[in-house]
Amino acid sequence: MEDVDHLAHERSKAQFDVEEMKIVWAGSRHAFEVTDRMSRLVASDPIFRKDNRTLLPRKELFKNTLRKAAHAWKRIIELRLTEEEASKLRFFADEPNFTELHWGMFVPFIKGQGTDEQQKKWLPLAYKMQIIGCYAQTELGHGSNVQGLETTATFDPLTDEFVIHSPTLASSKWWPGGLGKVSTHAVVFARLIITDDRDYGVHGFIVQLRSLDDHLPLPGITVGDIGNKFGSGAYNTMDNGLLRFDNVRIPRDQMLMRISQVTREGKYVQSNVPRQLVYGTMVYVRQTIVADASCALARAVCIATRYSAVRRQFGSQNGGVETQVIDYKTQQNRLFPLLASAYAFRFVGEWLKWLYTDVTQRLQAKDFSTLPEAHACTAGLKSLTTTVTADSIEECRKLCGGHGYLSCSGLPELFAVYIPACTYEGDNVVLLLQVARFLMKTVSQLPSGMKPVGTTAYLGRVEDLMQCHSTVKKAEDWLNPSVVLEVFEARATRLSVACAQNLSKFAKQEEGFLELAADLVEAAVAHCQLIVVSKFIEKLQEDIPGKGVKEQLQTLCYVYALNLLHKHLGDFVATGCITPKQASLANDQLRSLYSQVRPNAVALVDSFNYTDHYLSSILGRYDGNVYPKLYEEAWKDPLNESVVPDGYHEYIRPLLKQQLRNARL
Ligand SMILES: CCCCCCCC/C=C\CCC/C=C/C(=O)SCCNC(=O)CCNC(=O)[C@H](O)C(C)(C)COP(=O)(O)OP(=O)(O)OC[C@H]1O[C@@H](n2cnc3c(N)ncnc32)[C@H](O)[C@@H]1OP(=O)(O)O
Ligand SMILES: Cc1cc2nc3c(=O)[nH]c(=O)nc-3n(C[C@H](O)[C@H](O)[C@H](O)COP(=O)(O)OP(=O)(O)OC[C@H]3O[C@@H](n4cnc5c(N)ncnc54)[C@H](O)[C@@H]3O)c2cc1C
Repeated sequence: MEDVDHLAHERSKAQFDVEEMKIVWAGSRHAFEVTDRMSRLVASDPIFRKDNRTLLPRKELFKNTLRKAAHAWKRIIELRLTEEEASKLRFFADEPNFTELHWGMFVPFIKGQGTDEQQKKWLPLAYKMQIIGCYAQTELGHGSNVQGLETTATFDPLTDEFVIHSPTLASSKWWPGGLGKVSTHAVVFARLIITDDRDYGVHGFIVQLRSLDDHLPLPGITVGDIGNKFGSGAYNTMDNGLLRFDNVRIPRDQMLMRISQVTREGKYVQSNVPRQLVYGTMVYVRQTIVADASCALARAVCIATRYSAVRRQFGSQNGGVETQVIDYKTQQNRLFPLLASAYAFRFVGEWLKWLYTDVTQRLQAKDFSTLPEAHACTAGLKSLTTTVTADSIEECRKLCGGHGYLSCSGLPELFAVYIPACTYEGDNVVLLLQVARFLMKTVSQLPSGMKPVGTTAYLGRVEDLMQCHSTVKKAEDWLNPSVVLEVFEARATRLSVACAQNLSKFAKQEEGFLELAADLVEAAVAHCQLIVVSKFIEKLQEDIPGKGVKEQLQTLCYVYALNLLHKHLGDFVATGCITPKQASLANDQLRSLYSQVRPNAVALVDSFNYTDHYLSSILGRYDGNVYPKLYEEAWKDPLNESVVPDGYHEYIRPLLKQQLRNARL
């Protein structure tokens, strides 16, 4: 009972309107209403229970996932849910499965790359789930290097077909989610070869893999699951698959032909659009991964914050209560920047969604000018937010001490499910190198008078930013958005310019890129952190209703920025943007901001509006009733079904008897 009181007391200390903050977090009143309704719907449905997930063997786990996915689909149809509601329902069902790839990559790929006729043919089937699709790009031998893929699609003019073939073991498709056991169809990336034996590079094709009658693989197709992955439960609910083609024939019109076409005569026709549009689905998914990062980070932070308020260690005097661990400055210094990052990623995710919608509209009007920026922003922010989120989930586990290591804390499985986000949809380092390439191109065009726009507009003020020195004289001077922005812009500019100067010393730019890759990655990170800081500051320019809500967000924005400054002090001081004295003032200010966050911490994580079902964590329970529930949970473990364990007679008893005999000797 005592623990329950702790959180009620915490909630009573909040200095802002939590209900209004929930709406800010959700993005709008409508989004809040849908999210809230769908999360409760899932939480109240026993089929979506997930407390036994980590204990099930793979086959049972997978069958259970199929059952949940089928049940989710049944509810979506019965309740006539909108696309938005359906996607929220799947999100809160919280179990990676084939439907993510079907709705998240297969359908968007057809929408983005299919002609009107192709969309008319395939989309209705996909929308009704009469076919199930996946995204088969990566191969055993190549993932990052998409241009290096080996699967071939050779045009046969005699039959008006493509022959899909896996010429080597390394060309086997490897990893696609949903492929292993479920998908009937796949978008397959293969090198297009036309009669003249010319290789036109990688293109997307729709290939049927399994019979729609008995689910058996079609002739020429070898398909299966790639095996168990990291952690128990976790991502093993997904059937990541392998796939080989032995001269499989598909009709010509199953090449997705919006961007380029092969005619009946075998002529290759490239529409007047950049060939990189074939990578468009990856840009779309990277943008959704940024939005997901804030959710996963918020989930871990919610657990760690509530538990830190419940947990007490040391500090009792005269038999009084001990100190809540959340009151230790070290705990605050580790936890509150993560809380601030969750909010920061939420807002940059909202902005990225806007950017993606904007570039999509422009592409429809044949304006390709913002495509490189959209690619750089989605790649860079995907990399930054997933790296921080993965590291932060582990930090939250440590913040919960020993109990964080228990499965029922929810953190081990969250970690295991989340960490592949640093790899899928582009390895995070490979993606940062793309950002660096974009930055180097922008810097190299400055002398010709080219004015950078969008997120690189600050580089247009390169001369000022190379010279400026921060004016901060006292700690409170850091509480000024333009002061903060200026130092982040100056640091990003100076790191990029230094890289560009070093690159110019190489005779061949590609050689320089390889040699300077580590510095280029640091410049890319600085640029991406600047984007996050600036979008948080922009968010604060909006009219944000609700008592104290804006003030809390302001505090979190400064925590986010000043903590980054502290962590990357080397960059800021070495590039001369700030002095060591100013750095120390920033740290003083940060400490004082932690004191402002402290009374609001529990309410700030309540604002995520997560149900106990979604959190699936005894440590993060809303009521804070941690110890009785931990005690109860321990007894549910299969090992505790019998008092004496299986194996006692074979292995423990003989051992004990042996020792007894030895002792007597
Ligand atoms: C229950 C909780 C679960 C939570 C999870 C929820 C989320 C669920 C979502 C997904 C589940 C996982 C699904 C995973 C799917 C996958 O992983 S699919 C496979 C993804 N693969 C990759 O991302 C491969 C990475 N590699 C690449 O993207 C590229 O090849 C590259 C490395 C970026 C480029 O290599 P390269 O230099 O060889 O590139 P080229 O093809 O020669 O092109 C060069 C120029 O093009 C520009 N470019 C590159 N990519 C793009 C793009 N996408 N858009 C626009 N422009 C692009 C590049 O900058 C070069 O431009 P330049 O010539 O001007 O310099
Ligand atoms: C859980 C999961 C789900 C997936 N789902 C799908 C799916 O549905 N469909 C699909 O097609 N694929 C899928 N993938 C594959 C995924 O997209 C690739 O694994 C990813 O793009 C990374 O490529 P890779 O495996 O080739 O890594 P590699 O490129 O081999 O990376 C290995 C190491 O080399 C480094 N490296 C590589 N290139 C460079 C370079 N140029 N410079 C510096 N360092 C470099 C990387 O940083 C990394 O440290 C999935 C992967 C996972 C883990």
